[in-house]
Order: sequence, then structure tokens, then C-alpha cells
Amino acid sequence: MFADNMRQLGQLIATAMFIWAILPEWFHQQFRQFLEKYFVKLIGYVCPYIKIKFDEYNDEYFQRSKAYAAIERYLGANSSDKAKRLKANVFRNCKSVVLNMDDYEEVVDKFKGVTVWWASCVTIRGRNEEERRFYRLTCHRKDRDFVTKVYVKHVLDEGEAIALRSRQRKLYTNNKNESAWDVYRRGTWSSIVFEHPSTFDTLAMDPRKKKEILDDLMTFSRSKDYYKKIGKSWKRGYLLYGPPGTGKSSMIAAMANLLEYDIYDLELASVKDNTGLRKLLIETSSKSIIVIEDIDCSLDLTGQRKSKKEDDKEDEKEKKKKKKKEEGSEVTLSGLLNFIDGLWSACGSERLIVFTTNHVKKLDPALIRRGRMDKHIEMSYCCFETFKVLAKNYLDIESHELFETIGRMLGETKMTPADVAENLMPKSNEEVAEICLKKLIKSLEDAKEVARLKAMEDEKIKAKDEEDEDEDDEEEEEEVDS
Ligand SMILES: Nc1ncnc2c1ncn2[C@@H]1O[C@H](COP(=O)(O)OP(=O)(O)OP(=O)(O)O)[C@@H](O)[C@H]1O
Ligand SMILES: [Mg+2]
Repeated sequence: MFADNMRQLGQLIATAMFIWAILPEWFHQQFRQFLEKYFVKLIGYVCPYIKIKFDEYNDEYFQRSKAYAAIERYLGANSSDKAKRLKANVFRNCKSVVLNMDDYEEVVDKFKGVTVWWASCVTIRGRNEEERRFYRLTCHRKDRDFVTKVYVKHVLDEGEAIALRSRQRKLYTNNKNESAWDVYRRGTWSSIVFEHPSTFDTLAMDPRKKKEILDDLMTFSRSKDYYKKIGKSWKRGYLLYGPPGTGKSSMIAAMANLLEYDIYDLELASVKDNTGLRKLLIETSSKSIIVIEDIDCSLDLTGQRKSKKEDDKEDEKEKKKKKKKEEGSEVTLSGLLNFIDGLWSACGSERLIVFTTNHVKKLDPALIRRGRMDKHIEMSYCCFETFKVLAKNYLDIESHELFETIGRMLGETKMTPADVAENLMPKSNEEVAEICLKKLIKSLEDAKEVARLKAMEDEKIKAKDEEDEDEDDEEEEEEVDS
């Protein structure tokens, strides 16, 4: 009897296996998923843990999920020392290898006393057996609220911040597009990798002024909620002005490196018109600095009417340069004013707008008023404090018997940090600090002599102008008398 039953059971199993074998693969999958679904449900009733799944791709658009990418970076940064099996990803231009958990690996993460488990999972789906990856987050039922409301947000924010820190920053410049076809073909901006060595440590300037700028920048970068509260778009304008070679461009690079922002170097003369200007603004990303260098000669934006005499004096070359630049552009002052602080400026957030100029007095007051250029920073000639930073950076010395002489001479003679830096830079291995400092003293003496001769020359021209004016007055009097 028993043998008969066993034989029947064996036949039943053999029949079932035969039927299973001839059924198509997709039926197996459906059946497996059916079993899995109800098995997981059953486990859910008895198991005190909850599970949250983060798929790598959003089904409808087959777009990589931002949440998955952020979790991947977070786990890569926070758990690669815990996971036993890792996979290394090297992205193009990435500064370092990124390690992530390998498939089917599990790690534990603790956050504010709550323990959670992360598993990196893969399922095979669809007729062509695609691999579908997902992360599964497991936590205890009692921590459900904290995990779903606080922890997951922390992971996504942290993952995004890691992405920003490790992203390859870019330097963009606007393309001179004549037609819509140009815009379609080349886009409005083209970019290169931005790697400039200038930092606030290498920037030589008065330490107090430097600290003030650093605090201003750091406060700005942390003021998202504050700007929202006061109803202002999260942007800030900086006007850097001063003679050539005083560090304006170096300051911009130092700002970008400090805040890890991209730079959009906007060449106004290449912008067709105000519409083109707005289009350029719309296509800039947040966390960026929009720079307009030498704003005074980008376009004719000087609002003040120059006196006839002044106008004549402006040398022909400068006028030709401006005329040439303006040919291609119909950007107007009002277009620029709206670009900086009009409705358009609200598109996008967390951006700095920086102007540089060598002639701040020439600029229209409306262009540089607070709210547009919130902070005006004068980059001036080299003072003793600035010189000491350059000596430290270029010669690795913090004191020397020649410093006193140099300090005195810098007080008497105007020399830009660029010129001082050039003198301090050793041109050969034999040029030790002493020789470079003596070279600088020689340059300062020469500059002093040149300044003295120029002052004499200016005196002569001034005296001559006054003489001419007297003669003009006399002639006018004679005409009146006659
Ligand atoms: N304050 C500074 N600190 C350190 N280096 C400086 C400073 N100013 C100028 N330099 C050096 O001089 C060179 C020119 O500086 P930079 O291009 O920043 O001057 P700039 O003010 O932008 O000049 P311009 O007005 O002609 O554009 C740079 O290579 C930089 O290293
Ligand atoms: Mg410059």
C-alpha cells in the first residue's frame, strides 16, 4: 500500500516537473513573482521590519532615478569601509575612483542612534532578461517615521552634496550665435574643465578685507532659507574694481574654488540682443558665478554724459575698440539692468554675478547700485600686508631685513601685486630670496623715478592748459572790447 502511494506521488512529481519544464520562461517568472509576492506578504505579517525599495530606473522614462544615484553616492562614501565586496567606478574626468557596494552586498548604517540596513539587489526582468538594480532599505517598524521622514532625506541631501563636491567644475563662455541654426548647432554656452589654482590663500590682499569677503561669501552660500524669507532671489552681485594686475580675475577664480561653483564668463559684445542675454541667463545652472569682465568697455554702458573736453581726450584707440565691440551687439543698459536685478534674475538660484572694471567711475550708477552690485571690492596697489602674502607664497619667507625698506617704498610708490609677484618669482635656481627682494627694491626705485617724471610732465601739461585757457579768455575779452 505504502509503495503504491509512493509510486503515485513519484508519478505526480514527475508529471509536474515535466509540465514545468515545457512551460515558457515568462510563465516561470510570473509564477516566481506570484510566489514571492505572497511569501513576502506572509513574512510581513510576522516580521517587525519594514523594507523600502529604490529602483535604479524610473520605469516610464527609463531615466536613471536621482534618488538611486544619491543613495549610491551616499553609500559609496559612508559604507565602502564596511562592505566586504565593492565595485570600483571611474567616471570620465573624475578626480578619484568611486567605490560602491557590489551586487547582493549588505551594509549597516547608523544615524542618530537608529540602525538601518542597506542591500544592493539585482532582479532579472522582462523577456530579454534585463538586469534591474535597486537598493533595499530595511529598518525596524518602530523607526518607520524617523526613517521615512528624516533619514531618507538626509541620505538624498548628503548624496547630492557629495555629487556637487566631486563633480568636475566647468568654465563656460557664450557662443557668438548669428542665427537660430547656430544656437541649435552649438548651443548658447560652450565649456571646458575649470581647474584654476587661485585660492584665497594664494590671493594677496589686506587680511581684514580678505576675511570680510570670505565671511560674505560663506554667509551667502548658507542663506537659501534667508533669501526665501526676505523674498529675494538667491543671488548676490560683486563689483571688483581697480587697476590692471591687482587680482580681480584671480579673485573670481578663488571665489569659484571656495564655493565650488561653475563660472560663466559672459562676453557681452558677443550677445546679439537683450533676448539673447535672457536666453543665456536661463541656461546657466545654479551654484555658478556669472562674470562680465571689463564691464566698462564691454558696451557703452556709461550713463554719465562726459564733458566735451573729456570726450575729446578719450583716445581714438579706446573709441575704435568700443565701436568695434558694439557692432555685433544690441544689448542695452536696461537689458543688462533687468538681467541683473529684474524679473529675469529670479530664474535659477544660488548664483553670483561679478563685474570687473579698471574704471569704476565710468559706470552708470544704476548698474552698480546695491541690489545689483551688492558688494563693491576695490583691488588696489600692493601694500605691505599684500607684499608679505606674496613673499610667503613666492619665496616661503615671512620676515627678512629688507622687508622694512620694501614696506617704506610700497608706501611711496604704486606697484600692482602682479608686478610685485613678477619680481619675487625666482627666474633660476640661483635666485635666492635675497636676490628677488633686491630685484623688487630696484623695480620700486625705477617705478618711483618714472612716477616722478610723469608727475613733472603732468605739471607741465596742466600749466600749458591753464596758459591756453588764459589766452582764450584774453582773446574773448578783446573780442568783447572790440
Ligand atoms: N592680489 C593678488 N594676489 C596674488 N596674485 C596676484 C594678485 N594680483 C595679481 N596677481 C597675479 O598677477 C597676475 C594677474 O592677475 P589678475 O589677472 O587677477 O589681474 P586683474 O586685476 O584681473 O588684471 P586685469 O584688470 O588686467 O584683468 C595673475 O597671474 C596673478 O597671479
Ligand atoms: Mg582680469
